[in-house]
Amino acid sequence: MEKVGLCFQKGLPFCIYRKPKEEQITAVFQADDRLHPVVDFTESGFVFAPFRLEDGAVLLKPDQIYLCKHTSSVHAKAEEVLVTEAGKQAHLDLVQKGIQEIAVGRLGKVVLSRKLEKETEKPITEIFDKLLQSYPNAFCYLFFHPKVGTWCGATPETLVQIQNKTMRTMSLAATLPFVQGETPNWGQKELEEQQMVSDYIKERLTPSMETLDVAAAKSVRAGNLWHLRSEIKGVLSQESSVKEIISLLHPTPAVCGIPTQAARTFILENEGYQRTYYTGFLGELNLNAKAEVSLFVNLRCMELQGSTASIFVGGGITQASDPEREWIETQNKSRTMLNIL
Ligand SMILES: C=C(O[C@H]1C=CC=C(C(=O)O)[C@@H]1O)C(=O)O
Repeated sequence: MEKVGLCFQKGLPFCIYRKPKEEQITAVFQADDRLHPVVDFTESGFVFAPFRLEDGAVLLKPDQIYLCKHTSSVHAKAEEVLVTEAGKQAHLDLVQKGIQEIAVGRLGKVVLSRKLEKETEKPITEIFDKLLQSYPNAFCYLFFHPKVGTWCGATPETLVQIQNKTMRTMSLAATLPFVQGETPNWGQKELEEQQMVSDYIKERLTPSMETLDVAAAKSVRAGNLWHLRSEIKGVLSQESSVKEIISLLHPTPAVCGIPTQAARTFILENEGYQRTYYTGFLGELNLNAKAEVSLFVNLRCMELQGSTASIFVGGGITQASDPEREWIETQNKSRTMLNIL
């Protein structure tokens, strides 16, 4: 953490992260502030990619890699944070527009999001420490590059993991608040929303796979929320590349919609702000000796600029969506980062 603080002060890039349910923390440090582009995903390093992949994914080329276990100095307790109603009408209007687009048949599903801001004086190392304490099931990270920015998050979604020819991904969708001692009671809207994502991923990946297996959906906890998740596993066909698999999966229908291109266009034309790295992806690219690819979707995240934290939240809109409930869902999702601040 001392080195992280020092590199941040000196303007030297790094990413420190912990994979879901693991104890080990990895910190990669780049010794200069060069901005390395990702060209074809055969590179080795830590990748940080935006929602609009054509804007360019960045690669940290590690000069030093530290591995350690987390010993915390703070104890995260579940606090009831206040969420403001700012931006409500704009989000309700956006969701309504999305529902109309689905009703006329131009879209099957669209994920619509917004950004909210919160002032904080907390040092980044303390923020990351609390993130680790609070979200053991998530991919927790703190990323810094002086030419890109400072981002951190605790995401529940794997984009893809590839080792040799074995591939794993997931279909993640639907949200309910986590209530201690209660199991989630999924409605038709949520079950259909998640099934659509599973079907779509299966259809996209099948031509590039030798085998592909989509497991039944299960409830998984992500901080103060529940989601529905199906594990997807398979073997890549001989000619499939990492680049091809990434381009088939990103942006997943959990962050964009169905069909992908129409949903993406709707998002870019109507959300009214730039997602930049929110709903992009990040992680290890051929980094360790096993040459694994281990990428996560950038959700439940925020960008830190001076004393301002910009928190990004969205939700999947289907024909059965109710704008008021979708607003509350984004409010609940914002607590993942607000709790940390
Ligand atoms: C787009 C987000 O969540 C996605 C992942 C899980 C469940 C989602 C949902 O229920 O809508 C979203 O698809 C976000 O957290 O900003």
